[in-house]
Amino acid sequence: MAVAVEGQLNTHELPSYGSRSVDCFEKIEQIGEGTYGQVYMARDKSTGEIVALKKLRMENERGGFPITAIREIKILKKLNHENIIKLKEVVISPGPEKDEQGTPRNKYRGGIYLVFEYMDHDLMGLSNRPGMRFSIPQIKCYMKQLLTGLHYCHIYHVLHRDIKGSNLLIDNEGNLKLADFGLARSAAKDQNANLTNHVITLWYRPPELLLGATKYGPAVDMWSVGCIFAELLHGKPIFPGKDVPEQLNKIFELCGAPDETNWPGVSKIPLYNKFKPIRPMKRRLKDVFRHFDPLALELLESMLTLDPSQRICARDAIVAEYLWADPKPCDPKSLPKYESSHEFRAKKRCQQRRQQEEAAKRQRFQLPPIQQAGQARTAQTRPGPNRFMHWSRPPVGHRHGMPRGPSSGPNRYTSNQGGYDGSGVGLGYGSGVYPPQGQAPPHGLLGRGPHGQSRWGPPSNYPQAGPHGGPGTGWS
Ligand SMILES: Nc1ncnc2c1ncn2[C@@H]1O[C@H](COP(=O)(O)OP(=O)(O)OP(=O)(O)O)[C@@H](O)[C@H]1O
Repeated sequence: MAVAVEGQLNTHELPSYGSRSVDCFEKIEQIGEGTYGQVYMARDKSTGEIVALKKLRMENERGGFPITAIREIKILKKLNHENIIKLKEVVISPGPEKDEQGTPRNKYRGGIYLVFEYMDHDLMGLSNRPGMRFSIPQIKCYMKQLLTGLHYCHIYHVLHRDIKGSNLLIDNEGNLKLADFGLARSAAKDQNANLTNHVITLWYRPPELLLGATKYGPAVDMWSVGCIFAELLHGKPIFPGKDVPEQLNKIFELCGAPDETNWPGVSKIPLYNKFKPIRPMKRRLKDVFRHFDPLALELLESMLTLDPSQRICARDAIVAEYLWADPKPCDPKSLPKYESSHEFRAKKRCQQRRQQEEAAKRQRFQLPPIQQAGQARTAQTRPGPNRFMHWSRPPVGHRHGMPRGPSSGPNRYTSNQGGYDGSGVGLGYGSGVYPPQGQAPPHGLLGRGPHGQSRWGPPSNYPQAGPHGGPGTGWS
């Protein structure tokens, strides 16, 4: 079966979608726990290849295959880029066709697993490693890969809608890949459709969605990229709100209050009047991050622009001077190899530390041991080795709320005070993946647009069709 050239869309059916059983794989260990299921490291029994198996949650599915999974599979099947996780196949473990009363059951009830290439880390887990510091060349290297993968999505009209550290997977070759397309949306068909604004984890959600816009485009992902960029430089999340009003307030405190001057049309967004600040608030980004490299600050300013129609797009961000200036981004292959680290493990480590501290405290004050909250609650849910996840899972809908576990706390990155450490200077960038500054990247990387046009045109921001930062036509 022909598979499209890297950087172009897969338009052919791929083999093995649902034709093999999960028994073809041997589970090694759990590496992730998300809203929609568990993720395992596993080995393909026939080839020995190590893969990641994402088990989809089927508890709420009565009538068949979950719609979110259909979306994720459809989108991932099409995308074919080195900075996007590869969906290798879908496997099933069929459940009984009838229940005890003889009533026919959803035949997928036994389980559906997405089989992905295995990645050693996610950005969240990696940054949570004790003593971890990212150098500036490393940050630039990750940022370029993130932007390149996202640009590929956007030219094919795919909005990711959940960019955050735990969805950026990294392997020991230094490659970064965008993962978790469970909330992604292909906007190719009707670019003026109303879309849900209950997407993107709260800390990374842009102001237009928080204010209730339902027409939006790729600029929503670019806001999240800006949050990640600032977090990498600053050493901790920059907008750790606990609910929508607080989230908006944190954004306004740093980026200023939106009004018709800096964001034409903002007053027509549904929740603007409800949430508009009552006191004047100035943009303070330059002040707060004055210790950043001026070029980094310039790029950050363009990503964290309130008005989505003026926010920088992925294509323009890739050629931003900061990402090409000294110290140059390092070659992914030159990055150190770390022992595998996923957010799930980081969370476990943090929980174990807390338990140890608690036990030590109790011993010191000679208090009787307490029953762990998790033990009590998991007994009612699912006993077994995965108990930890159950009580640590955030309340329903967390996906649209704060990141999970220890990652939600401050100081996830053990960076220096000022955000920069300046190490790694002069590592250079020798892989040849990215073009020299100012030049177009090879088409093999970014390829051509859906209509064959070059994806490397003159810099421009997103056109704005709707009053709320809508994508308009041809936002690729
Ligand atoms: N291909 C992979 N290789 C290695 N680890 C992976 C892979 N895919 C996912 N993971 C791990 O599992 C975690 C959860 O995966 P994923 O985000 O796809 O699930 P989800 O249910 O959609 O999660 P969430 O609710 O956080 O959005 C990731 O953060 C990552 O640590």
